[in-house]
Formats: sequence, structure tokens, C-alpha cells
Amino acid sequence: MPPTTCAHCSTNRAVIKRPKNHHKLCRGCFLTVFEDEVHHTITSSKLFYPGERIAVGASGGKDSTVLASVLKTLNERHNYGLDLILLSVDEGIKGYRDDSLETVKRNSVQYDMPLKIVGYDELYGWTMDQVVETVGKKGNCTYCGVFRRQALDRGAKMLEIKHVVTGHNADDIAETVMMNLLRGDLPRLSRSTSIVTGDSSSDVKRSKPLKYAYEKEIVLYAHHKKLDYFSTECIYSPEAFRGTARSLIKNLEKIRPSAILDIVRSGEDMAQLTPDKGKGQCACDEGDAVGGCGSANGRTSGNELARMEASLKERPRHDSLETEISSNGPTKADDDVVQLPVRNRRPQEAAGTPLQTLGQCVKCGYMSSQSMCQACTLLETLNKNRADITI
Ligand SMILES: Nc1ncnc2c1ncn2[C@@H]1O[C@H](COP(=O)(O)OP(=O)(O)OP(=O)(O)O)[C@@H](O)[C@H]1O
Repeated sequence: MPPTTCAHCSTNRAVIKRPKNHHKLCRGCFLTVFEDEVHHTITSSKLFYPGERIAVGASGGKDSTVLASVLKTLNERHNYGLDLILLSVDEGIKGYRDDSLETVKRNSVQYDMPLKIVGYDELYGWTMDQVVETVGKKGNCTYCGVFRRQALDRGAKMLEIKHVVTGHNADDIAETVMMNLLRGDLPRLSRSTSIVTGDSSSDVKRSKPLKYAYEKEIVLYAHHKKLDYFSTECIYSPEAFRGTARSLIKNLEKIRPSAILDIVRSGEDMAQLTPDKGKGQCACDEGDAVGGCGSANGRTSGNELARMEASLKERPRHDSLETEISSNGPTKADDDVVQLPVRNRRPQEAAGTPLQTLGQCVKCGYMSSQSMCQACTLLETLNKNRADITI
């Protein structure tokens, strides 16, 4: 059979079948199309302004590595005028984060971007290794997720930066939508679909430029661009519920490849049905599950992605028509939106009052809807446990 030519340039040999829509593309066209789509997300959401200083939440993993690389490319290509800085949080997990931070340090040199690292140790007096030693593996993701959100915020403030971008991708968002749908938590579901999070009481906003990028395409991009990234999963326990949502979506994706984008779009449409239209006053909630890192080892459910990465490494570059997935394009709900019954409405919400009023944590001064922020509440429990153990 003659080699397939690229559907885009009709010249080069196609080496990639896009997971999103089955288009067969050559390496160069795939990289350009991927970058163009991120550029479209950025410009259509008016994510940045010229001269803006941006902290890229950099974990050394594929998503944030691709994010940093694509932002660098687009910044130069389209003259965004951004000042890009890598911001890493060292959770204090030996054999995992220390290794991935080495990758970020290399990325900092490769992309010529300054790097700032903030540690749980210095911020909270606890490393995640110590947290797990104290509370065990079960539920440790809650501590980590709460601490990380705040750590990124604090790191940005140290750098006097008001905008942090993270590598959350379409799969992450679809999982979060699904989890909140299964929980019946419409307000959180709607917040999870926003490309920008944060609120008026914090001067650090968050955004997700890879919101519409499929995880598999991110892996393909990293592979074909030969990016240096760290691919080991966190050594601590996965968020079981996210893993379940992930498996569900992966199974749906097999029979309906557009499922990931469909779920994201449906989440966006549902957000319009909530009183705050997805712009709730809750910066403590990235739309991820309460706590948790947003990725979990759901990734290993079925080990699909790990297999894909392994096979990409093994196979020669020209032989990577890997993923049998097609897309019918996202479906759009009717414009005539009907008010859906919202389950489990909270009393304040039913009374039409705002869900949360943000103030400052009495202990650390970080924004909080309670008198004490989530991180300090968790730290109180940890410190009490430490005292009990010492006694
Ligand atoms: N330790 C960290 N330091 C800085 N940013 C982080 C850190 N951990 C996560 N992030 C940010 O949050 C995003 C989502 O994190 P998550 O834990 O879901 O990892 P992930 O989906 O495996 O992403 P990645 O492949 O970038 O590690 C990351 O892409 C990154 O931007």
C-alpha cells in the first residue's frame, strides 16, 4: 500500500493519526495544528495581555512541559509579549518530585525561562512524605491538593505575578465534570469548566490554556517535539473516584471518540444553568475534586497512556499512526436553555444568596470563605497528630 500523504500539506508522508478527529498528518503539520489550536484557545478567551508576566505551573510532567514549550513557541510566533517564568512546587516526595524537579531545572535552561521553586516544607513545615507518614496513604491527596493550590498562589505572589497557567487538559476537565455530575454537585461542575479560575479577592488568577487539548495529543506532541519530560506517576495512592471517572471516560471514548470534548462542552453548557454561570466565588476550588491533584493515577487505569508512551518510545518516529480514535466534533446543546432542577441545593443557594463570602484566614491571611483556610485547617490536624505522636 502506498504511504498516506498528510491531509494538511498533501506533500509529506502522514505519520500521525490524530486522536481528536482521525486526520492523518505529517509530523510538521501535526505540531503546527496542535499549536494553532492552543493559540485559538488563548486568543478566543483573551487569556493574556501584552507584557503580562505569566508563571507556568511546572511539575516536569508531560502536560506542563508541553504547556511551557507551546507558550514559548506561540509567544515568539505571535508576539504575545509575555514574560514566562516556571513555577514549581516541591511537595517533598522523595523518589518522585525530587526527580521531576530535575527535569524542570533542565527545561528552565532549554526554554531559557527563569525557575522558582517553593516547597511545602518551607511553607507549611511539612513535606508530603511526613504527611503520609502521619495520616497514611489514604486521603493524602486531599492534603496535597489543598497545599499545592495555595503554594502556587504564594509562589506567584513571591514573584509578583498575577497569573498562573497550569497544564490541565481536556481529559482532566472531562473527568472533573463527570465526577461532579456523579456527585450531583452542579456548582462545582460548572466552575470546573471555566478556563479562568480565581476570584476578585485574590490577585492571582489561574487559567488552563490546554483545556481543549487531548491528553493523547499532548503525549504525541511531546514525543514528536522531543521534549524532555518526566513520566512517572506519583508514588502515593490515587484518588480512587477520579480513577473511576477516568476509566468510564476512556471506555466511552472507545465507542465515541469525541466523548472527551463532548463532556467538556456539556459541562460548559450546564455551567450556564447555574446561578453564577460557572464563575463562582471560590478560588479554593480549581474545579478539581476537593483536594487531590487533578490527575491521580486514574492514568494507570487500563494503563492505556503508559502503553502509548512506551510504544512511542519503542517505535521509530515514522511509524506512529497510533490511536484508533475518531471524532464527530463536539455536539452543541440547544440554545433555548431550560432551567434544570438542581439536586442537593444548599440552603443559601436556594435562598438566592451567594454560596461563599471570601475573607481572610485568621491564621495565615490567605483568602478563605471560612475563618480558617483549608490548608490551615488541615495543618491543625497534622500538627495535633504530630504532638500526639511526640507525647
Ligand atoms: N508540583 C507542581 N508544581 C507546579 N505545578 C504543578 C505541580 N503539580 C501540578 N502542577 C500544575 O497542575 C497541573 C495539573 O497537575 P496534575 O497533578 O493534574 O498533573 P498532570 O496532569 O500529570 O500534569 P503534568 O503532566 O504537567 O504533571 C500541571 O500540569 C501543572 O501545571
